[in-house]
Amino acid sequence: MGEVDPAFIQDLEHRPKLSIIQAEGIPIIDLSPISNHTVSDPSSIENLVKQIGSACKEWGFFQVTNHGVPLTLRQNIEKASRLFFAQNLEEKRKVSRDESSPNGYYDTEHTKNIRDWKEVFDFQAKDPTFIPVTFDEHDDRVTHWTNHSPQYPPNFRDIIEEYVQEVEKLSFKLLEIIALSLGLEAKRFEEFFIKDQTSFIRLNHYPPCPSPHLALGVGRHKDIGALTILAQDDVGGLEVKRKADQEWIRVKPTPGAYIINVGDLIQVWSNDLYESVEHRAMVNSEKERFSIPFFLFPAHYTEVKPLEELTNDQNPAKYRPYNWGKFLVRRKGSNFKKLNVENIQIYHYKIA
Ligand SMILES: O=C(O)CCC(=O)C(=O)O
Ligand SMILES: [Fe+2]
Repeated sequence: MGEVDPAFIQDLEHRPKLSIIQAEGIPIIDLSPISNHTVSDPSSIENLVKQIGSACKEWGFFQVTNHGVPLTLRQNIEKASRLFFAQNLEEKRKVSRDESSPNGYYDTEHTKNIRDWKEVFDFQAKDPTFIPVTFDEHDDRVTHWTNHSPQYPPNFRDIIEEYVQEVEKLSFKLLEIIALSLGLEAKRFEEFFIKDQTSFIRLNHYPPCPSPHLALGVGRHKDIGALTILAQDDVGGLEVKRKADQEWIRVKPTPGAYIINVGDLIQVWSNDLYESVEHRAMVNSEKERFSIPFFLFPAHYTEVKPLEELTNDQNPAKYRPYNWGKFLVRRKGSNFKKLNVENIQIYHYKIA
């Protein structure tokens, strides 16, 4: 990636500050009451529901410990990711993303039309993943996306699949707690994911950057899905916009923990009770950084709209319904290259 190409340079107001505010505030929540199957004390679950509910409301972000994802699986995928990205570009480009399937390797992602200082490898949780051919609402053709299987490191695919199974389980447990915290039935969200989910996992590699004050590893954005389950390494760089004062706050790495954030879908389903919060990733001039987000996405045919249980005459739906698959296809297309228009966002469906 060499010197900083102007394509990477953020507008002045979005450039990162190198002096950092480290977050004390982002809650760290102990999930042992749900990871441990023998727990039968309802008050510990109740307490957990409260903690997660407040974190979703106040931060949109939290970290979890004792989450039940085996450490060895995480170590395996982290190691495989390092080995994969350490290869030369020619090898990595053998499993490049292309227009027919947005999975695999690429290093030209743009966030808000500025290039990100990173390279990624994307992998669908379900192979094949069913998805509309185009975002045209009158086009009802469906296609599928498949995964690339790099030759190196050995067993890459198995390592990713094993890990995905476990983070997926964690994400469903968290969705249940979030449902309870909204006063819904625990399994309220299950129907959107049970068949044909479009979730994917991303391996992020942020190489050292000669101008960390000008560029970002990932520019400011909100995650579009239901939940994101992020493993970050010990370098640090994730910043979250604190709801209380709109300051960018660094999320200090906690060994073995996951960072969880609610995405746009929870915002719409909850009719804005929980908001999807802006975040970004800084880079630094000395150290490379790795992170692994798992994005929990529903089936493509999901019609996204505020839940009936959370709306009424006094509190009407704040969003018009939208089709998840169309939204996703449109978004993927716009992240792939620099466009002159803003990409699709949930507020485009907001009822004024
Ligand atoms: O690498 C990180 O810490 C954040 C990555 C992220 O926000 C994303 O990939 O959506
Ligand atoms: Fe994100």
